[in-house]
Amino acid sequence: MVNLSGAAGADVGTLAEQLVAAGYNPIVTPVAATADRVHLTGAAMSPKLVEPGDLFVAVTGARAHGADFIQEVIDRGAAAVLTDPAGVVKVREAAGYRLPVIEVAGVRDAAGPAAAAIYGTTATSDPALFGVTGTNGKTTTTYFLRSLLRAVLTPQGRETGLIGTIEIAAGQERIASEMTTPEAVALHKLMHSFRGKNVAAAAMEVSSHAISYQRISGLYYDVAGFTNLTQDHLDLHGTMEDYFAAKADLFRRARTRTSVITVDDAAGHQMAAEATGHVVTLSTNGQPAQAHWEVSEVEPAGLGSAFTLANRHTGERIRTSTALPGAFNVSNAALAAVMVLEAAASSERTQAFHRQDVVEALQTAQPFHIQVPGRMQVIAEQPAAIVDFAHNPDAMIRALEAVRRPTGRLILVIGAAGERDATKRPTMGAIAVRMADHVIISDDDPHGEDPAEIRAGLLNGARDAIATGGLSTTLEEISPRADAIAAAVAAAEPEDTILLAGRGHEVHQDVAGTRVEIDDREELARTLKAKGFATLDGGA
Ligand SMILES: CC(=O)N[C@H]1[C@@H](OP(=O)(O)OP(=O)(O)OC[C@H]2O[C@@H](n3ccc(=O)[nH]c3=O)[C@H](O)[C@@H]2O)O[C@H](CO)[C@@H](O)[C@@H]1O[C@H](C)C(=O)N[C@@H](C)C(=O)N[C@H](CCC(=O)O)C(=O)O
Ligand SMILES: Nc1ncnc2c1ncn2[C@@H]1O[C@H](COP(=O)(O)OP(=O)(O)OP(=O)(O)O)[C@@H](O)[C@H]1O
Repeated sequence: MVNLSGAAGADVGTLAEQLVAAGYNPIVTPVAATADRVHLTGAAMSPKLVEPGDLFVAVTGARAHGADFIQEVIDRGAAAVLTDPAGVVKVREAAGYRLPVIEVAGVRDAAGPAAAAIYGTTATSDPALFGVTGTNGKTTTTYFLRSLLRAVLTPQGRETGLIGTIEIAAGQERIASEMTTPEAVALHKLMHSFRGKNVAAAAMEVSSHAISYQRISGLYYDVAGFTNLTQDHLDLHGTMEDYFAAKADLFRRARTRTSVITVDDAAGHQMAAEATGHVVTLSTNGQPAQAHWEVSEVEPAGLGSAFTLANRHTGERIRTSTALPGAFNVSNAALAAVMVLEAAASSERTQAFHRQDVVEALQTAQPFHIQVPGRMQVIAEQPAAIVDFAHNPDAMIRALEAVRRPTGRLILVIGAAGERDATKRPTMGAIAVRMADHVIISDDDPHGEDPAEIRAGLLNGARDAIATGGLSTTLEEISPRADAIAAAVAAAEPEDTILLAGRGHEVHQDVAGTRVEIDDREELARTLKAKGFATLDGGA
């Protein structure tokens, strides 16, 4: 029996049947009716999170095998284990036949359906899920999505949820987020907790890591959206083709009911061609794309933009706006809008999403006039001082384009994360000196890498671009980051623009395992005030 009741729980026999139905070939030991009847009240993949009655899902990884921690897991009260053949050996050696073990070949993949059975996730269970993937724009689009969902669902007395890089939220409740997309077991547990908190719909970032590591297994998306695909994460995916293939996995009928694909680039067109199920295309850059939905009549509105969303087939036209700077935020807002409009068009969720409510919210409730922490966050206006999360080549280009003003100099502070795709560093250095007037190369999260070497990667690209392009850009290397921010402010005149890129909402750097507290937004505001400039949070 699938668990459709409010309480979490399934017994080992039921779980094994569910895994068979999902296409796995589980072997349960010991072979005994008593093992089948062992009741599981929850699940955990991290040993530290195991609670009494849980299924412990032991996966193998680069650092360890979860089954290495079996004693701790038993001490914490685990009732059964789901693991691979190597894990079975480890459990049996350490604990004999004290608890049932379910053996499958692909544990990460089976973790989803197993947790779904325990926590009661089905294709139609609440909350309706809105997943967003793509290299850039996931966080912003999910914030926009949630804001629009809230405008539609709050009058119905329902709550909304959010899962992403910055936070996990259920109604008013907020939980700090450790990953962009949590592990499958944690996700199903969250779905269960969302249901208990009256959450009717949730917006969720889906990273390519999550897809590759099967974290979204056992989930079903009402609507999934694609933003764009440009260089990043090649340390994990190896090639852009593999990176594309990871993202494409989300847009299959088996995972997603409706796919909304932004077709502003070749990757978008290819994604739309390969997606299965109901596919809806969106064009946001004014290029003729024969898309279902097109953005037109983009006009400046405050720091952001107003725009029209037009449906090429029905002739419907919806005027809305975003307060966030940058053409890319029109794309993000349009994607969020079309995702909810398409959910309203689906017969599965007609009760929750009335199309007219969605249109009205878009036209009157200003759902895209929210601030997204550390995404194009304006700290001051004279000089213009902005904190942004751009940390790959495409995002840098778009962020620098967005903040460039007709007058004044553009001062940029940039670093790159250690132990992450090093091939993008020279490109990022070159973009920086081509697009800004004054570039200060500093540190991001070095993790275990030597910060000076990371800076050298950026500096090499920057120096090459200056030499080959005959550029007159001022280039400096300043570490630590607080000194780089101070230097940027010291160099700024009121008509200039300062962009701190790469760290956005982050509040500490990981330097060889040590946390160095630094919040770009606070540091920038403090330094600007010290120099007598006014900031938007008040004071000078
Ligand atoms: C590259 C990557 O994603 N690795 C993930 C993968 O690691 P892994 O395969 O090496 O596994 P492992 O760390 O050896 O752990 C195996 C098992 O042993 C357990 N273990 C392991 C070591 C230990 O000390 N104690 C312990 O209990 C683990 O809980 C797990 O059950 O599986 C682990 C457990 O499931 C994840 O924690 C780990 O994410 C690490 C922390 C990570 O940093 N991931 C990042 C890169 C990531 O996923 N980022 C994306 C966003 C990317 C972006 O857009 O920028 C995200 O969705 O967050
Ligand atoms: N649609 C877009 N296209 C290109 N660049 C974008 C887009 N939206 C945002 N950006 C840029 O990318 C940065 C990261 O944006 P956001 O956090 O929304 O994306 P993300 O996909 O969640 O990124 P990450 O996975 O790295 O957290 C922004 O700070 C901005 O500079």
